[in-house]
Amino acid sequence: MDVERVQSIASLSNIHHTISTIPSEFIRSENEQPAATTIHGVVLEVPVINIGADNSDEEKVVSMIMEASRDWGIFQVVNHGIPNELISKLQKVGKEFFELPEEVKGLIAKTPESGIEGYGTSLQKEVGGKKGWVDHLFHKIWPPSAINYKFWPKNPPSYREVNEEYSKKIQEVSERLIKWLSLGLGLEEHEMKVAMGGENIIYLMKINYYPPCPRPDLALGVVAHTDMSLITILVPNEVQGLQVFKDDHWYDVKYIPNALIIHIGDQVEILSNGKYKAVYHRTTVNKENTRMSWPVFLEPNPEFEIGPIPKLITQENPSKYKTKKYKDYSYCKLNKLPQ
Ligand SMILES: O=C(O)CCC(=O)C(=O)O
Ligand SMILES: [Fe+2]
Repeated sequence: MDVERVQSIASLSNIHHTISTIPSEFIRSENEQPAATTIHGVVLEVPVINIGADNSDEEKVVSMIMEASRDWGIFQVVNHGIPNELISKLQKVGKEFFELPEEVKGLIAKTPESGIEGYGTSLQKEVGGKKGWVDHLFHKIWPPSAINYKFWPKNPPSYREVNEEYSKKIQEVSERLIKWLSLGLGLEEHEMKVAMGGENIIYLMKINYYPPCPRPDLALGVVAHTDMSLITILVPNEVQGLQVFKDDHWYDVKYIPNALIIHIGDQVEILSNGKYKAVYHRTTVNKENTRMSWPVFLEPNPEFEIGPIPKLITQENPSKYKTKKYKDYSYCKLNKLPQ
């Protein structure tokens, strides 16, 4: 199947110097256009939390994570234990993959049968027929039994080794975050993980590739959304672009070099019965530079049921969400059906 990649559209517009135009399906409606809807000149400083061994005050970490998850749905962690060199390597091999010729990348392209995994471009246009200025690659990285290596790039050759190392480190960080999210709700440290499906949590790597865009004032990368995941752990490259909706406005998020950006996803909002909030976010694109990002989505097994943790349902705080299988939740979300 031949699919037009945003990367090809972007390189064509560079060659022909059609600098001021982009295909109409990328032009957002006025109430979405970043130039018209972003608060300019302010960079939002989302909470930054030191989770390093040098920070021995665990109670403080728990309360900072609880407050950030309740009031923001997004925070950054520093001293997280993933070496900076490993993050650089992850970024390098991902960038090298996207710089390969289209026919090489096409070897691991998504097909209608392959589900979410593979190299692709959002085929499904959004409501109103609009498209995001972004290509992507999805592949599972954990647990080993869920991995389909056929969707992992073979080139560059070190891609697999780097991603396997990163997946181990991401799990270590996740285990700690999930424990703290649990304690922040007044639960025992293991209760949140059990409610997420324990050892059956699936880790899904996504690489977003946003090529330079002649009209970043009119286009969006990823349209406004909350992540369907439990939580998302993201590293961007150095190009600005992640925006968060806060107090009724869109703001750029200030990056801390080598921090991990944590999003609360829909499933943790549900598990917490609404105490933690999934963050509403979107991405903008850049005229000169290619932006990239590497979110890892932690997801329940498709057959696993997610609903508010029973202990968090009280007379004052009755259940706010239905309990349903994750596959049913994701079906409704992707097809824009009521939950
Ligand atoms: O590129 C980013 O910073 C965020 C991307 C994102 O929100 C997503 O892929 O769900
Ligand atoms: Fe997202």
